[in-house]
Amino acid sequence: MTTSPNAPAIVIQGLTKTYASGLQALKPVDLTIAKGEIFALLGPNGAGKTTLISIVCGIVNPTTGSVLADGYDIQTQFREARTRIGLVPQELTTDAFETVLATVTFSRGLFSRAPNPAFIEKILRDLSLWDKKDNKIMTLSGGMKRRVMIAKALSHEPEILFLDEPTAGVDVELRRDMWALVRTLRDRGVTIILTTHYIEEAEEMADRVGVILKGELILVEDKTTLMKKLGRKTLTLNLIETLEAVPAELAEWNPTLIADGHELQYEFDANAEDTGVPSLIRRMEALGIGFKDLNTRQSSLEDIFVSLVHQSSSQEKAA
Ligand SMILES: Nc1ncnc2c1ncn2[C@@H]1O[C@H](COP(=O)(O)OP(=O)(O)OP(=O)(O)O)[C@@H](O)[C@H]1O
Repeated sequence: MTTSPNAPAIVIQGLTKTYASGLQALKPVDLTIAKGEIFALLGPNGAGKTTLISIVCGIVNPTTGSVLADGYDIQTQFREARTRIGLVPQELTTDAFETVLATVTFSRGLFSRAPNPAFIEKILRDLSLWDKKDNKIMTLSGGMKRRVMIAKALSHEPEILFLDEPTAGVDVELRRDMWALVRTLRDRGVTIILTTHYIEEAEEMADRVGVILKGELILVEDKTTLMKKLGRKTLTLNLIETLEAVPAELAEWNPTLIADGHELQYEFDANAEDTGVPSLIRRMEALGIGFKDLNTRQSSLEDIFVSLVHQSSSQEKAA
């Protein structure tokens, strides 16, 4: 397939969507996704993730704005743009009475790609579906059906793959398989954009993370930078003797007792000049509260996400 070597995978400019009901599902969104990136779009239910993906994939028309996929305009150059995109939708939409092989082969044909049985076999093998190739879709488990959806999306060799909630409701094993698969695809140069509710998924896989709330892309950041910049740390002290309550003398650090009083936890801003850690330890020594061990842990993306959602709703209340 001819590609534009210098074009980013996706360029979204001034994209908005107001549904016929009057609901504004997307406020102006600008976003550029580089080739070969794994981009995770995080947001609570109804934030606008599916709307955004559906516009980029040409399923929903935008109200204003433009989208380029590999340099091709999704509205004025639909075929060129759409051929470059594979979409694994949230809902399982596939013909229950067809076999796996027929369904996936048919999907490739929809994009006017020449038949390539060897390629289809490879996809099915990669997804552990080859031994199910003659099974009717309706006889497969939910997890297997989801794999079929991925195989369909990959059948026309897209360079950009959208995964809308790829692991919603799947078991841990399948989730890990999916992650491995996504990494393999990335290693082959496929750009991957996934939406997810699972912060763990973004943390595990994404190069960059975007957070969307009420139709607004409030943050786009390199994952590691985001975690460093916004991350707080938690200090855990493993006490020699259990405490029944946090001593009043430690109140200014506002620590919490966990593990039946065996551990004391203190949360601090890792970037602050004065983290409060040395003074807390000195105070504990002065009080004769000994500890056997200690560790600090970077806050997870989940902690960051929760605090962003919280900030946004308190700003709204204040406005
Ligand atoms: N066809 C439609 N007509 C009217 N409103 C719609 C339509 N599709 C979605 N919406 C509304 O637009 C908003 C954004 O929905 P969207 O499905 O994009 O969110 P989401 O972030 O993907 O949510 P979820 O995580 O639940 O899938 C929601 O308020 C939804 O009810």
